[in-house]
Amino acid sequence: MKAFKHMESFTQKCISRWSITHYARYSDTPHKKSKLAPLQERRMIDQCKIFAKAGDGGNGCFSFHKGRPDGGNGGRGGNVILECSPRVWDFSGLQRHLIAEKGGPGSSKKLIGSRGADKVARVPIGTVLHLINGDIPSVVETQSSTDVDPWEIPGELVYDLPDPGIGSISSDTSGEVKAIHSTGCSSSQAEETNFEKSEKSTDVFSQLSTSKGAPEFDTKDIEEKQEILYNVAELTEEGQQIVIARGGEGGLGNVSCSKDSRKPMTMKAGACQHISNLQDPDSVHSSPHAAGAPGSEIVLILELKSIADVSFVGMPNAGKSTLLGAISRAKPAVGDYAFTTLRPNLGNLNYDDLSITVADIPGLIKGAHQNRGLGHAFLRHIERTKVLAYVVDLAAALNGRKGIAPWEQLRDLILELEYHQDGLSNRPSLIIANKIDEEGADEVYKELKRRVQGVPIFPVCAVLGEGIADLKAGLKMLVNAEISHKLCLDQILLA
Ligand SMILES: Nc1nc2c(ncn2[C@@H]2O[C@H](COP(=O)(O)OP(=O)(O)OP(=O)(O)O)[C@@H](O)[C@H]2O)c(=O)[nH]1
Repeated sequence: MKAFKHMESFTQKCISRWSITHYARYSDTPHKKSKLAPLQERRMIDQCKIFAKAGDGGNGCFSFHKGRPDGGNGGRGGNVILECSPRVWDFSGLQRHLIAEKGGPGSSKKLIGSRGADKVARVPIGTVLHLINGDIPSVVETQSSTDVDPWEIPGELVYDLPDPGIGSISSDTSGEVKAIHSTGCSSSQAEETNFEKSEKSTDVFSQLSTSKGAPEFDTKDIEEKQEILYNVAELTEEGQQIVIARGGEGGLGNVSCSKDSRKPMTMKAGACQHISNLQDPDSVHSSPHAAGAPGSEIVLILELKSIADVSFVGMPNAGKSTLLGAISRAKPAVGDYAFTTLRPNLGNLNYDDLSITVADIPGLIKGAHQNRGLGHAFLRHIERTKVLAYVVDLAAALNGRKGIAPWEQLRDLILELEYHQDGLSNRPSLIIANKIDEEGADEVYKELKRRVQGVPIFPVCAVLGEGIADLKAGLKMLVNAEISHKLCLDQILLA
């Protein structure tokens, strides 16, 4: 019933937006029964839920040497850090539980405990963070936090937890991470800030959850859906780091607790238990007052969206991967079966004065918006591309093949994009008519030009590299906004 309502709203949406006539439905021509890729089961993991726990601070030491306190501070706990890497394609290799090391305990002779090692996990470029539980990650670091001076002694025991009120991250429209570093504050300030924090969190939530781009998660085990703070940060550049869980400060040793550690210890009630050891140079005790602060915890959903200037969008087998290899140095897998591309391949198109990133999006089939084929896995990558390059196979219906004509391929592609997200196809576009080398393809190309108006069409043979120079020039003009044609259903003559 739910599914039925869903379909009904789809249809209505479609009718109002596109004024669909009897022909503006999917092609009834059966698809070429393509061989399924043997690796189809290996879908890319482009969404996952992770739990991170930073290391607790080590305990401070309570010890005396010749009547003077000499217990060192505990070491700081390690941070959990996400690092953006172009060598990682998806989240399949990412641990779901990321735990950083605890700080070592302080010891006598004013020795500071060792700093807990950071846990650094690599994530792909285009990783977006959605917060389920914990504090909004507050620091983006470009250098490893292991460079922090381990001898830095905190003046007081501060629970330096990230605070979205004063140090938060947000993603702006350009997709860059903005960070304001948090600073320490007094307890009264802290109270004030906590108040601000709850207000601001709500603000962020209402802004983001109502924003058009707020993603829908189909992960079944996410029950806290309504509490997700969407898009709290995103990682867009190689080497970018973000601390998602912050290590606890080490506990203070008694050398730091005492106002003047040089003076001989005056006996206090709490210290009585240590009196017998005062003369013992090796006396070492832990004190409950000197416990290290706990490391913070966080639960996040990570989502991957490709960031490219151009997306190649086309049916399986249209030749997108071959084309990417022809126009750039990328070496994507090419096969004569559907879904050779299981994840977006990225290629760089270099000009004298410009470099364009092109994504080869896995082949699209009817019903992809309902998660058929590779479904959502690729549709969400298209959300973040400036320009669409529709790749059609001129030879799909030629020579007894059971594929569909290029103009019908275009209609199906547009419908899929729009079903996934209203307006997704509404961006500068061009058409690449591939496989012009095939017998009879010339005639189909002429027919395509007659049927589709107002958008540049580039005939190419990807395998032989023919027509590539013109195509590159066209893509450059489109990305530079020198031309801005958009393809919509009205421009396609289907009858
Ligand atoms: N004749 C001819 N064949 C081509 C051309 N370009 C690609 N092919 C062939 O078409 C088949 C599919 O090519 P791919 O590049 O894997 O197609 P794809 O669109 O990336 O496929 P998916 O990964 O399923 O989305 C391969 O056998 C290619 O060799 C061309 O210009 N001419």
